[in-house]
Amino acid sequence: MEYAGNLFVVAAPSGAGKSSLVKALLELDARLAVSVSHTTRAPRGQEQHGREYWFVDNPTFDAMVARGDFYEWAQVHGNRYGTSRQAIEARLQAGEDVVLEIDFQGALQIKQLFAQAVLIFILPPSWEELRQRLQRRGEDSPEVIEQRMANARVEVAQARQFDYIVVNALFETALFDLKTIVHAQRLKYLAQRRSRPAVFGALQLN
Ligand SMILES: Nc1nc2c(ncn2[C@@H]2O[C@H](COP(=O)(O)OP(=O)(O)O)[C@@H](O)[C@H]2O)c(=O)[nH]1
Ligand SMILES: Nc1ncnc2c1ncn2[C@@H]1O[C@H](COP(=O)(O)OP(=O)(O)O)[C@@H](O)[C@H]1O
Repeated sequence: MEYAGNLFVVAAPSGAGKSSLVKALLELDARLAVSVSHTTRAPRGQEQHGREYWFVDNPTFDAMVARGDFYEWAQVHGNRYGTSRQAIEARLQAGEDVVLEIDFQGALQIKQLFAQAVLIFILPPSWEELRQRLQRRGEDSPEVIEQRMANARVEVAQARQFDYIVVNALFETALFDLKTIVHAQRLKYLAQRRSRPAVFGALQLN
């Protein structure tokens, strides 16, 4: 499928820093919007329906799958998550850029549908640092952390299928790398369409 907007897909093992990095990227770049996924998992703490996720029950998710409402969906850590057509179609058609924060299975499905999608994988600098970040975040029990560490081995093995790998050692450096990838993609896109010049900066020569 071809759309006017740029589609960025960010995946990472749990605890690598994906949510923090994408949140910071969105604050810096008003032209990016994140897609809100559907999930069957229960909301945590401050999470709100329609903000972090659309929280739905299993029958609702089943019905959406049967209707073909999802571009992709996957089972992750025991729950189902999916990107609905509604979540991204209108923005992309309008030429706006969208970020998907999804797991590697979903990312690879999206690449099949949108060949121009830019796939970015966030890696932690080491296994030990990944475990420490999961512990410091304080959201998960020791058993859940060990499960996520085991899943991380499987997830990291998929990184070579992505367009870019960003190692999140120093947060500000990784954020800069993400900004560079977004910028490079916009330049590439504009260069391909070259019917008019690409303008950088706010032009005030009226
Ligand atoms: N395939 C797919 N994965 C998703 C989607 N939304 C979220 N995920 C992934 O599901 C995993 C679990 O997310 P979450 O429950 O928020 O917990 P987290 O791992 O602590 O961030 C993460 O890897 C998310 O990127 C989606 O729409 N599709
Ligand atoms: N570069 C970094 N250095 C140290 N801690 C980080 C870094 N990036 C993220 N963190 C912290 O690691 C934890 C996991 O980050 P989070 O964004 O929730 O990960 P994910 O969305 O990938 O599961 C959070 O407590 C976050 O503040």
